[in-house]
Amino acid sequence: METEPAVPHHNAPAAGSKLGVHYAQCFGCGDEQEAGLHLQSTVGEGRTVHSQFTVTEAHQGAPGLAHGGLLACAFDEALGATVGNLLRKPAVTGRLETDFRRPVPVGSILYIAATLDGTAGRKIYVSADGRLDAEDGPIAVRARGLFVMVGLEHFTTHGDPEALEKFREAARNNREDWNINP
Ligand SMILES: CCCCCCCC/C=C\CCCCCCCC(=O)SCCNC(=O)CCNC(=O)[C@H](O)C(C)(C)COP(=O)(O)OP(=O)(O)OC[C@H]1O[C@@H](n2cnc3c(N)ncnc32)[C@H](O)[C@@H]1OP(=O)(O)O
Repeated sequence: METEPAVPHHNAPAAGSKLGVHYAQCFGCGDEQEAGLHLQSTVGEGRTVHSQFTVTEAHQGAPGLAHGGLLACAFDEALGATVGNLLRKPAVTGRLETDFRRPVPVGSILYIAATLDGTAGRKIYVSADGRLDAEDGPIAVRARGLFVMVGLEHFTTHGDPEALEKFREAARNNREDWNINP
């Protein structure tokens, strides 16, 4: 697959910036979503975003171990936050692959480092490693994703018609420089 390097948007937050909640009711990061994953993300060097996911009893599959589908969800969020915040273009997950390499116990913190690998037209390729309990801990999960850029009408046509307004409100509160012109 021929790809071009993904170039971060000129208004993308700088390395070290903590990323806010992109939508309060998002299952991945929202602070009004009590049952959600509450991922917290920070921009890293280059084209990376670092996210932390604390695995709780609410996330179990087997007793004492994280459910694989929830781990995939955490990676969807971490990869999506990387695409959205670094490229600042609306995009949705087209494909998500996950390799579960080690069990992830309740109480662990998964350190997810996600990278923009390249773009090809509307397609954005991203990948991530999730390490157990430390930035340099053993890799427990690896993921690769394909996100597809969409127009804002994707959300107004298929989703909550008020979603765009809610998103704009969050953007006003968190990131005044997010420039959306539908
Ligand atoms: C309110 C405004 C907010 C705006 C900004 C927000 C930023 C916030 C910042 C940060 C946080 C983000 C955190 C979120 C994280 C979670 C994200 C999710 O979970 S998203 C939900 C799950 N995903 C879906 O619901 C998609 C459902 N699918 C679709 O809607 C369509 O299938 C879509 C848009 C993906 C593609 O449809 P087409 O008709 O537009 O385009 P076609 O031609 O089919 O695909 C374009 C290219 O992509 C390839 N493609 C598409 N799907 C593929 C797949 N599964 N595998 C491989 N290739 C695929 C195609 O082969 C084509 O490639 P060729 O251009 O021909 O080379």
